[in-house]
Amino acid sequence: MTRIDSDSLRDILKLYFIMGSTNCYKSPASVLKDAIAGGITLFQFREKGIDALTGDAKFALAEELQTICKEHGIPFIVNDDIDLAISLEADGVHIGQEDAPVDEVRKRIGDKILGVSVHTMEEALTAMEAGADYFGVGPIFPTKTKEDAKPVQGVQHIQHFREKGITIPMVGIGGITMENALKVMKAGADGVSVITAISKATDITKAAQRLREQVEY
Ligand SMILES: Nc1nc(C(F)(F)F)ncc1COP(=O)(O)OP(=O)(O)O
Ligand SMILES: [Mg+2]
Repeated sequence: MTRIDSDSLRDILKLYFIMGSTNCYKSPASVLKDAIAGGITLFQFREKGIDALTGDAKFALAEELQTICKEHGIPFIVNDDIDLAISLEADGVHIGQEDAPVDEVRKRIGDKILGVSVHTMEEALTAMEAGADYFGVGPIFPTKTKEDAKPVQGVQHIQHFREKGITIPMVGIGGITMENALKVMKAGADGVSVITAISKATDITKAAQRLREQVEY
């Protein structure tokens, strides 16, 4: 297996749904199915927060959601938990600056997709050097989902990375909705990643559809 090429990655990063049990009013499985029906292109299993599942329950939910992704041809990414990703043979992982070092994770996951959260040019250059396939850049707008989020940065970092000739696939993250998604794309992102705007929507499928329309501008 070889590493995914950037153009293919740009296609799947367009509408990147991130979710765990704490982000849902309904069952995570039904939320994911509705989001897939609405046109998400990538899924990240992110089981975090005070009521997050752990151990066997977390593994069972991850397996259930991975099966749904497989049935619909949606790549399945695991946030933070490299061991879980490897045991499930997930399509990739996403790590932040406080997680395991990029080069170490790259060695452990081989050619699987490796996403890294970056907030500065220095973090971006280091992550590229160490084998990242895409960047998560944010928080673009205020977010309630991530308690320990860094200061809101708007689209300036995405614009700055592009102005400096950084071409790696990039998604914006943080407070993105159908009202502001287009601004993120026009700043140079290849896609948007979304939790609440989809997971807690009254009509999940419609919410995903509207976001997908915005990113296909
Ligand atoms: N989970 C994420 N996914 C993305 C993605 F690019 F995939 F949209 N970007 C950024 C993050 C945030 O990652 P991290 O900084 O480790 O915090 P947490 O583990 O709490 O999510
Ligand atoms: Mg993390």
